[in-house]
This record gives sequence, C-alpha cells and structure tokens, in this order.
Amino acid sequence: MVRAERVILVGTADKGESARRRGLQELDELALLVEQAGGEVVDRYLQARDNPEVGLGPGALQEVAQRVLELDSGVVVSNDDLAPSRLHQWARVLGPGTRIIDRTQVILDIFAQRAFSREGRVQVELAQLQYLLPRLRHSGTAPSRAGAGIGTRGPGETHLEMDRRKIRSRIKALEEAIETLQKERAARRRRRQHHRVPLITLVGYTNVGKSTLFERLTRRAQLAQDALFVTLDPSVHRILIPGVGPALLTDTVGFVERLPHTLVAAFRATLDEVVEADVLLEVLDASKPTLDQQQEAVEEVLNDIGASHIKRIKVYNQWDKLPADTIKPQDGIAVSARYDQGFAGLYTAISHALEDFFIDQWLFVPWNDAVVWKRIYQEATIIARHDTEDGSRMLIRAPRAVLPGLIHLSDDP
Ligand SMILES: Nc1nc2c(ncn2[C@@H]2O[C@H](COP(=O)(O)OP(=O)(O)OP(=O)(O)O)[C@@H](O)[C@H]2O)c(=O)[nH]1
Ligand SMILES: [Mg+2]
Repeated sequence: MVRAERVILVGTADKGESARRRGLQELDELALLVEQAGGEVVDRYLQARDNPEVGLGPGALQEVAQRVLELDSGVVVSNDDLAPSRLHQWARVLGPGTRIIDRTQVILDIFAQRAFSREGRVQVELAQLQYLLPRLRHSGTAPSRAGAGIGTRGPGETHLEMDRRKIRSRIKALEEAIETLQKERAARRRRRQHHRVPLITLVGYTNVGKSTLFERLTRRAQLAQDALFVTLDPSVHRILIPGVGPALLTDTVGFVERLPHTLVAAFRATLDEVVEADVLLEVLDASKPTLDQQQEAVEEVLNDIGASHIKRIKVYNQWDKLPADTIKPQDGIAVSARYDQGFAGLYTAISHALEDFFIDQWLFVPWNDAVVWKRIYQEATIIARHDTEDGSRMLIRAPRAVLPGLIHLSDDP
C-alpha cells in the first residue's frame, strides 16, 4: 500500500480570539479536504497577523520549513491561495523537496477524482491547466516539485512536463471541446423538456451523504421501474415518487467552503443540473457540529450560480447517529439514507414542493386527434373523463411546461 503523503497545513488569521477560532475551523475543513485527497495531516500552522492578506511572514515561513524537516513532511498546503510570485518565494524557502500546493489545488484534485463523465474530465483538465500555466517557471518547464501526489492528479497531470505553448494550445482545444459538449447537453435538455418530468437535484456540502441518498432513492425506484429506464446523462436517473409519478434525480459534486470562483465557472455546465432543477434537496449531515458551515457553503455556491431562488427542501441526513430523543428539525426532514429512514416524509415534502409544477386542466379531445391522445398518455395523467360521440372531455394533470402545447393542439368547445 502506498503511504499517505505527510501534509502540513498553513494558514493566516487576523489577530484576536474569534478570528483565531475561525482560522482554526478553516484549517479543520482544509484537513478534511486533504484527507479526502489521500493525504495525512501531520501538523497545522496558523499565523495571526495584523494584515493576513499579505500572507505568511518570512519568519513564519522559516518555522514551517523547520517543521517540514522535523516531521518528514513532503507537502505543505496553504489555506490561502498562492499567487505565482508567492509560490516561488515559498519554494525558495521550503526547498525543492517540498511540494507546495494551495486550497484550490486540493479541491481540483478532489474534483479530478470525482469527474467521471467526459464533460467533467474535460472541465477538470481545463481548470488544472489554467491554474498551472501562470505558475510554470520562466524557463518554460513545469515546476520541479511536480510529481504524483495531492494537487497533481487528474487529467491535467500528463501535461506537467509540457511547455507553455503546448499547454496554451491544449487549453484552446479543451475550451472548444467544452463548447461542443455544452451544445450537446443543451440539446439533450431540450429533448428532455419535451417529455417534461420534474427534475430533482441533490446538493450539499461534501460527504454529507448525497450519493448514498441518490443510490437509495434510485435503487428502490429502479426495481419498480426497470422497463421504463431511459438512457440519460449518467448522473441523471429516472425515479418514481409516490404521489408525484416519474421524476429525474441528479447527484452533484459536493460543495465545499470557499469553492474558488474560477472553479464554479468551470463547473457551470455540470451545475446546470442545479440551476435547471424544479426542487433542490439540500442534504445536510445532521450529526456534525458544523451544520452552519455546511449551510453557508451551500448558500454561497447556490448564489454564485444563480440557483438561490429554486425551491429547496432541507434534508437532515445521518439522523441515525443522533440520540433517539433528539428533537426533529422544524425546517426540514430528518432521514437516514443508510438505514432507509424518513423517506415517507421526504416523499411528502417533495410532492408538496412540486405542487405548482403540475396544473389541472379540462380539455376536449376529439377521437380522431391521434397526436393529442398520444401526448396525453405520455405526458399527462387523466383524472376524470366524460366520453361523447365526438370525443372525450377530460380533466388532466400535466406539467405546467407541456400544457400550452396540449391546449393549443385541441379545442375545448
Ligand atoms: N451513519 C450514516 N452514515 C451515512 C448516512 N448517509 C451517508 N453516510 C455515510 O457518509 C459517507 C459519505 O456519504 P456519501 O454519500 O459519499 O456523501 P456525498 O455527500 O455524496 O459526498 P461527496 O460526493 O464526497 O460530496 C459515507 O461513508 C456514507 O456511508 C446515514 O444516513 N447514516
Ligand atoms: Mg457524492
């Protein structure tokens, strides 16, 4: 087994007790990120300064260098983003044997491990190269600290030895590929629109249990729904929700605090599933004391991508870890994805949230109007009908988005 890389975390904070606490909390989160990226945190270093935005002072940097030696650490992770000039300054002090990465790179690394779709892989590679380009040494070759490990993995890793010119042309090719993929995705979405069913998207802080919930919700439904399985984007699955009917469920990449803005932009297409959703399930890990932090991070990302107006159901997951007499939340649903608990309440909440997705409407459909009959069977539910010689007068329930087409096609005398 490969030994985990020994990592030292470094951050800065304003002077004062509350700033310090906040700084330590951020390092806690960074530690979580580093562990998820496969590293082992052996030390944390937080410098309190009057103006933390200037970064770590030279004395502090020397101290970090000392600890690197003492603790036999190969990687220093900065909580603050390192501009290229700062990176070179650190590299001079910490020496060539130490790999220096920052929070953005750790996040990129985690994204790289999670991106499975072609579009996701292309986006990660692009973000990695855009990040790498200004940080290459002026000699035109990759930094000597390059090598396999946290911050260097993913589709971009094969380019670490490339020169700038090649990287630039690769970036251009990737941008073109993304444009094509986005067009394809838009076309797919338009086709999906045609048989519109509600889109439910799971969002939430990283590691709260989104994928577990996704699996539970889809597996159950797929058992009942095997024949209706439609090929969609791999992360989108059709499910059956009691009281609602068919819906699409999407899992998304986990959010983290201070998700870098460039990354948010790079992942826009993937996050389109969030923006397009009819309902968001905001999954929280109820067993963690960091609930507020989880919610803030989610809030920030949703604002960034313009999804804060979408209906949202708070899903307090991992409820099984709490004492049995814990009071249930008023503003959401308590569930345990792992133990299939609380799903009935979740389905009810989803069906309430989707109330205005559907609309009930009386229509008259002539017997010979095959087109409308077909659409009604495919896209609507017949709630009541009264047949006459010429056709059928019926009350249907249909998604709001498809109704105008149906009314246009048929005359209601
Ligand atoms: N006890 C308990 N553990 C859970 C529950 N739901 C998820 N987990 C565990 O929490 C961990 C994270 O679950 P995931 O479903 O991968 O979380 P995620 O939100 O998809 O995480 P990312 O995709 O990494 O952002 C896994 O080890 C799960 O087994 C739950 O309801 N109870
Ligand atoms: Mg997941």
